[in-house]
Amino acid sequence: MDENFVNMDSRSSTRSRIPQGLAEMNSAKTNSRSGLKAPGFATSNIKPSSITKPTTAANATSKIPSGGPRQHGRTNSLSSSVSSRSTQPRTDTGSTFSQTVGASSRAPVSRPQTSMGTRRLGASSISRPKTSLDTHEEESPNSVLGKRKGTHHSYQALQVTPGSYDKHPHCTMEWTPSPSTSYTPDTIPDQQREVSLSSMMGKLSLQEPMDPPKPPTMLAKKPRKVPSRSMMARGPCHSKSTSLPSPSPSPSRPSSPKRGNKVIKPFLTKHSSVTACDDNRIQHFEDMFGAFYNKMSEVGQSSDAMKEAVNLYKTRVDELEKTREKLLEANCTLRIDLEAVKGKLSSTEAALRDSEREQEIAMDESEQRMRIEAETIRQESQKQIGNVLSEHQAEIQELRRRFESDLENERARVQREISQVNSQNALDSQRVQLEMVSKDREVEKLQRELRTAFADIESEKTRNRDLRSNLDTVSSNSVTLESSIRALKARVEFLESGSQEQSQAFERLQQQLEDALAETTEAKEKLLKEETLRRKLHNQVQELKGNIRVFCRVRPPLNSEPPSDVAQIVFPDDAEEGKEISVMGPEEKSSLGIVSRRNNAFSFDHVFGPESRNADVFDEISQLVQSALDGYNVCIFCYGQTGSGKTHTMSSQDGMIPRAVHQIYDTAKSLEEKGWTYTMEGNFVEVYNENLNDLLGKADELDKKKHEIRHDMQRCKTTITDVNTVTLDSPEMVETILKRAASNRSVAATKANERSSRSHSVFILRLIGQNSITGERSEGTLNLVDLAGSERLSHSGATGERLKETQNINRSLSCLGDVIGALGQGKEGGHIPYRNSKLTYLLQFSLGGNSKTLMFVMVSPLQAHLGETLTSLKFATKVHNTHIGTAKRVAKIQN
Ligand SMILES: Nc1ncnc2c1ncn2[C@@H]1O[C@H](COP(=O)(O)OP(=O)(O)OP(=O)(O)O)[C@@H](O)[C@H]1O
Repeated sequence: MDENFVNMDSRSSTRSRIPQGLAEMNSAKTNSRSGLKAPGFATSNIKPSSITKPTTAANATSKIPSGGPRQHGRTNSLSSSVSSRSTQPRTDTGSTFSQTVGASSRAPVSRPQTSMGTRRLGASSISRPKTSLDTHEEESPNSVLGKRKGTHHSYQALQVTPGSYDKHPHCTMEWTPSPSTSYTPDTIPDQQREVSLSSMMGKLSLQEPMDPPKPPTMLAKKPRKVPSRSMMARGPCHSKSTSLPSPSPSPSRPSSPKRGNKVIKPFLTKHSSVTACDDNRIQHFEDMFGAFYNKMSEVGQSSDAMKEAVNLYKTRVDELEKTREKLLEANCTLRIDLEAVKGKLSSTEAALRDSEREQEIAMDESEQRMRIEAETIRQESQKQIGNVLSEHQAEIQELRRRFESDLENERARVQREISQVNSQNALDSQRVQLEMVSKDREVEKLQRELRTAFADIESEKTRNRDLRSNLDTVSSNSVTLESSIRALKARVEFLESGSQEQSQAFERLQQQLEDALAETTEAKEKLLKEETLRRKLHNQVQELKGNIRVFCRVRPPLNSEPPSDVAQIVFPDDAEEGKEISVMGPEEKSSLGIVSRRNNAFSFDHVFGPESRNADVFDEISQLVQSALDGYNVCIFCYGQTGSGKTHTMSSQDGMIPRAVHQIYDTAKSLEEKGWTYTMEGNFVEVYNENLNDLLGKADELDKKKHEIRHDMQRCKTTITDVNTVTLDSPEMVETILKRAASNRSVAATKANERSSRSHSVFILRLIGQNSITGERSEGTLNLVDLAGSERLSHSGATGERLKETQNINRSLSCLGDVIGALGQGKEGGHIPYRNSKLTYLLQFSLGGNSKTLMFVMVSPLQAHLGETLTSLKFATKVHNTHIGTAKRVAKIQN
């Protein structure tokens, strides 16, 4: 049976599965449902050790009615029930124990087990006091049932509060194997309240003589240290007394108490040698003992009531046993029912599995059937689609045929319309062409008339010389004609009546007019031939003068240069041809010590003295500018040392470049009436350190941007990559160009004049002419070159950049001499070293061949520059002696 209870309680965790009836078998519920109440004395089995909070218990006890059982909240209903049956009077019936104690006192007190409950393993470290219904063997000694078996009996934990002692203090009783009683009267001093009454009572052995034996009460031990017996014996006035004499037994008191067979000695006797204070204390203890004895008598009476309660509980236990048996039977029935339900459940599951299997089979079959149907439907659909497609294709074919026939008809109609439009257009165009032809004819006629008129005017202007020679003849003819006219007039008058004669005269006059027109046309043709002849003769004249010509110019001394510094330079034929120059050399000392000066005479194509102006110089070179307009390549360059006047001659405001441009404009303008139209394009470049710079470009690109020279060998044309080309559409434009070039050079230079002295500047002017009358085309180039200073700098003195500049200048000038020398040798197909320097490569098509070259050798008048002057003149003489093209007079250097 116990096992069943344990099993049921152990299944409490699976309580939800237990039928309702079984769930009600929870111990606490069972107690409450059955209406049975635990006896209040069940808590009397609580051992002192199980009360963990004595203070709380004491408080609770103080509120319990005198003689009432001490119990915790779990047994509240039962305790109240028992209390009501207790023989002890109840002064407080309005509240149960649990209500009085409250939750705070419940926690530390171990929970009593019910008769139905099983001990929860490890649930709490606090042992649970056993109820009267608990049947566990190990707990039986302290339970009521255990007590019934008579193994152990104990009454413990009777606590008497000082305040309530005199009026039946509340007691909690517990059986102990060795009964002892302790009390603490509130009348004793504080330090004596600490005295354990039980220890005192142990000495008194009050239990033994009592009949029937009554459970001694014991004051609850406080957690404080219990004073020793000797301490208790000591009073406040005898703190040092070591022992107290036993009191003589009082007649009103029972005989000396015994514990077992042992007689306990009296606490104090009259024989004890005590003081008056001790007597008082003894008296007091005796009073207390009397009161305590009375109390114990009352407790014996309450013990009878408890026995009755025990009997009552036994009856209840029997009833509960019966109820338990009934519940076990119900449990068995429910188990059987459960087994039956389980059987039904398994059979239902089997049936469910079978039905599932059948369902699956049915599903498979239906799926297969559906698949077959879907396949059938798909095939039918495909057939239908095929039919529909074939129908649609047939319809499309039909539509296409219809559309093509419509298209064909439309195309034929459109073609007919096009042919009509074409024929109409052809007619219109024919008509327009006819109109154009007639218009062309009119234009031609007008042009002819215009040309005739122009030719007439031209012939009148240009035939002056021819006509002058014929003037006399024409005058005589005119006189003759006038006389003839007069005669004819007379004859007309005479023959007025004869129309035949008149018409004949008219025919003669017509004939004369036609003759005059023919003569005019002939004169015009003759004029054009004469222009061509002029060009040819001009070129021949230039060739006869030589394709390389050398002019020498001596600049005047500047204001800053004193006359004493001026060298002796004379111009022997200044008044005549002006081709010779004589320079007195520096002093030379002969081996005999004779100091002498040598006169150096040079002859060039022309020598300009210090008084000469740029205008004079240009008059001499204007023929070359005309050659450029006629389609020749012309190169004019200035050679000489720094400060000799090269820039002044070439690029100053009235220098060769502006003058050449102005002349070209003027000539081009005059040639317009002969059908010539000219386009002029200009470049201005610089050769510095064998690099090409664009002087019309940006100043900061100088010496950085790379330019290449490209030659068109077929057309003998030179181009430079990435240079600015300026169209000179007005003569003023040249000034802008020159200013821009000068500005760029000054930005690049660190000193004034430095850049122009250390680099070659080349102004390239391309002249493209087109004759609208004759259809002729000419393309000439005029190169105006300002060479770097030719002075021979000492290589040893120059370093770094200056040395590099000097080397480059010397090399390029030397190359120029080499090229001219090679050209002078005149070997056809001979090598001309144009590529040896940038300058000669750039001027390749302007040096040699049909090109015309003019070199100015500029001379400084200063004595200090005499050496360089002589060097320059000797170089110029070599150039002058070079024969390019036609035979040229040889001029020797006179020593
Ligand atoms: N024919 C001249 N009449 C008056 N002054 C002249 C003449 N020729 C040169 N000069 C003056 O002489 C000075 C030097 O002339 P210029 O600068 O033309 O020499 P350069 O040979 O071009 O020198 P660089 O090689 O440094 O360019 C200038 O002040 C210039 O005005």
